[in-house]
Amino acid sequence: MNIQLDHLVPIPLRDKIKQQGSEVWDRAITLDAGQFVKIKAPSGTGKTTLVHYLYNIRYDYSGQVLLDGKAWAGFSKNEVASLRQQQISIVFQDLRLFDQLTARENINLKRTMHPGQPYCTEERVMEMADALQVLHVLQQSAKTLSYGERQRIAIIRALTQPFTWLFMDEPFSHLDAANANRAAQLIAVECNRRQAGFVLTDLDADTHFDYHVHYHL
Ligand SMILES: Nc1ncnc2c1ncn2[C@@H]1O[C@H](COP(=O)(O)OP(=O)(O)OP(=O)(O)O)[C@@H](O)[C@H]1O
Repeated sequence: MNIQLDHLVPIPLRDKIKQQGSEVWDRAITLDAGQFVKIKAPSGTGKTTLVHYLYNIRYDYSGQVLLDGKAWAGFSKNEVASLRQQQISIVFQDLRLFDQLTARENINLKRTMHPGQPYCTEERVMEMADALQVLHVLQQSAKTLSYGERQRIAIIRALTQPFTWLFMDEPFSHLDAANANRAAQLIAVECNRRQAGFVLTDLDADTHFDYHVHYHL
């Protein structure tokens, strides 16, 4: 599935964008299936806004986001839900774990969402948790975890569902270098396994991946 940004402009940032210009806003851009895409921008320039537009949870923009040529607005509610279960996964900047659930239950929400067998085996979840050093917190309620632990659980949760695109909003912001490296390795393995692409936003340059494209927002 390719993703096109057709002259996308956030209404609250319209004047700022007109003054400053951008490689993304108000441009015609196609993100091809399987691409590793980096979006770099300073704080407050719209990274989270862009990710929310891509995931279709915010609509205060002009222009369009199209999936294989069809605008988000053209999909029914059921089709949107199905796209989020089968095609598009996400690591939100604010993570959006459910505090009342354990870390393991948070992961299982996505893993077991689609019909039939869970997409990812229990063993693979344990391997990922082990690799990211969060095995020992799986039974704890999410609200008791540190932000970095929550971030690693959110990454595992996103990687245990099917997807052809993964959106990640500053996913390593609270990870030490070793855990960020291990998380990046897992992300690359899981994307390659699915021949999936990802869009990763960050404040700075990032050397964790061989990106196909870089954009300055
Ligand atoms: N719903 C909204 N209405 C009006 N302005 C908004 C809204 N959401 C965000 N903004 C503004 O848009 C700008 C971009 O916000 P956004 O959160 O997308 O930036 P960001 O690049 O992700 O920042 P950070 O790196 O600090 O997370 C900010 O100036 C913010 O105040």
